[in-house]
This record gives sequence, structure tokens and C-alpha cells, in this order.
Amino acid sequence: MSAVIEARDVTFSFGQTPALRGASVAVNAGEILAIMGPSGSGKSTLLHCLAGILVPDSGEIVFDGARVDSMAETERSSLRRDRFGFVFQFGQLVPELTAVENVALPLLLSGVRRTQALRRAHAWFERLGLGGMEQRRSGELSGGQAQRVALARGLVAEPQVLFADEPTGALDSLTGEQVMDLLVSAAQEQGTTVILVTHEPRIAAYADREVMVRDGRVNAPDRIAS
Ligand SMILES: Nc1ncnc2c1ncn2[C@@H]1O[C@H](COP(=O)(O)OP(=O)(O)OP(=O)(O)O)[C@@H](O)[C@H]1O
Repeated sequence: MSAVIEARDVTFSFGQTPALRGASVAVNAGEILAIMGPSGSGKSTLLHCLAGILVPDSGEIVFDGARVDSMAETERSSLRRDRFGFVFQFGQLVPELTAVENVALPLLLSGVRRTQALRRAHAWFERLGLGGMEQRRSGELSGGQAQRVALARGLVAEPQVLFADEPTGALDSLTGEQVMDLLVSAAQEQGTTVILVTHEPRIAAYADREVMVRDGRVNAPDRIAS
């Protein structure tokens, strides 16, 4: 199987603080990869480099055969908009918009007509057990409901890669597992590759494979020194 997205020997520092010190990871098309590791080890920084949000100081990010690290910001921004989806820990729904408008947002930003974007967004509500919640604003949703709306927004444009940074981190364990069930089945159905950052083994267990980040480097779990 060939990698759809890959980090090769990536370094990144925040000022004087090194966050990645030669991180390499390759993710296959359709794979669900969990990135685990202790707090501060560099998991989110690695995700942000893979997603073209941060540009590595050195090393390469390759997506679908193209070097993301050498792209101009406008090109990386189109890539994020058109090929990638995102789910973060606190949903980050736009509070002024209804739930269905939030889900439609990535489609509207990609130039899909409003009626069609809303129709495609609507289809996600029944699917994620959110029927009847379409017109609510984020303040009128529970944490688990808001996170399912965020998940629908991350997947609605059928991205090639979904980046999920602690998507269940703010939820209780039962609600978190329900969100993971939905994430995995929806991603598998549309063949979306998922890169999931989590520090919870219970959540990582939903992935096809786990890697560990320690001190800014990536190890397969079986190669980690105790
Ligand atoms: N915006 C920032 N400014 C300065 N330093 C940062 C910033 N973001 C992260 N860091 C530092 O970079 C290193 C890696 O952080 P990162 O957030 O990638 O780790 P993480 O494994 O995702 O942690 P956590 O599990 O706590 O979210 C840490 O030392 C952190 O303090």
C-alpha cells in the first residue's frame, strides 16, 4: 500500500522550543492512524505540519505525491479547504450560525451553491443521530451533539484526509466512544484517511494503527524503550 500523506524527518521549533526533532510517519490511503504520546511530546505540532497549517523548519511533508512544505501559503490554504477536513477538541462551531449552516460551511467556502450545500449538510443530521437539531446554534447543543456537528462539518466535503486533534477530549467516556464510532464508520464509508491525535488508549483503539510521539520523534509502539 502506498502512503497518501507522509512526514519525512520533520523538525519544527516554536522560537527556542524544539517541538519536532526529526519526525517521520507515513499514512496509507483509507487508514485510520492514531498519534499517541505524552503531553508536550509534539503530537499536535506533527498534525499541524502534516495538515499544512505549520511549515516545518526542515524535512518534507508529502501529500498525494506533492511537497506541501514547499507550497506557497495560498496553495496550502486551497489544499486545506478542498482536500482536508478538520475536527478539534472543542468543536469550534461558529456560534452565529445554525448547526446545519456550520456543517455546510466547508462546501460554501469551496464554492458549492447554498441550496446544494445545505441539502448535503442536512443529510448528515439523521446519519449522526442529530435529526431535528439542524436549526440549533452551538449554545443550544450538548457537548456530544456539538462534536457530532463538528464531525459532520469535517467530513461533509468528502476530504481525502480528516485531521482530528483530541476530538473526544472534552467529552465523557461514553459520549466520546459514540463520537468515535460515528467517526470511524463515516470515514470508512467514504474512504477518508484519518489522522487522530489522542492521549487516550481507549480512543486510539478505534484506529487501524498507533504510533507514539516522544520528544518530537515518532516510534512504533513496539520500538519504544521503557
Ligand atoms: N504556540 C506555541 N508556542 C510556544 N511553544 C509551543 C506552542 N505550541 C506548542 N509548543 C511547545 O511545543 C512542544 C510540543 O507541543 P505540542 O502541542 O505539539 O504537544 P502535544 O503532544 O500535542 O501536547 P498535548 O498532548 O499536551 O496537547 C511543547 O514543548 C509545547 O510547549
